Amino acid sequence: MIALGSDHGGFDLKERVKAYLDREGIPYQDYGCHSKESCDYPVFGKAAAEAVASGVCEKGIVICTTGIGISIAANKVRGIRCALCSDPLSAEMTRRHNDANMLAMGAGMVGPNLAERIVEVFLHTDFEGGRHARRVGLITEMEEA
Ligand SMILES: O=C(CO)[C@H](O)[C@H](O)[C@H](O)COP(=O)(O)O
Repeated sequence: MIALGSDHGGFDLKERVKAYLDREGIPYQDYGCHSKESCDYPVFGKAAAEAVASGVCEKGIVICTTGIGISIAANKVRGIRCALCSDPLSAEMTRRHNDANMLAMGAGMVGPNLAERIVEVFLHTDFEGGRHARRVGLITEMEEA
């Protein structure tokens, strides 16, 4: 299950991502927002992130206009490693090296076709482990201090 979240700035792109997930048969839960009415990105970044941190969802995708605010919000939730990506290589590397469990995108930064490719790569790339697991573990320790 993929947790989705956006504010008004990311609403349209989130709908595109949902259409992609539907085509691929990948289940998702949309934690809002549910219209293009102006709203506050921390609310929806937090909701999607908590679904991932609690294990209800395996990964999450959050979208605002820049992707910056909603990624900052998601990363405040313990256990979340949310990577803001504007290209497929970053999406690949953050899965391989950082074991990122959430992807953030900016609807004003990436077009819908590029966003679909970023999502595809993010969802289909595995964590490499090894030395990268040690480094991710050091990040987790910071949360526990
Ligand atoms: O990009 C964002 C936060 O980093 C948000 O999506 C907002 O769109 C941005 O803050 C602008 O807000 P506005 O109310 O849409 O002008």
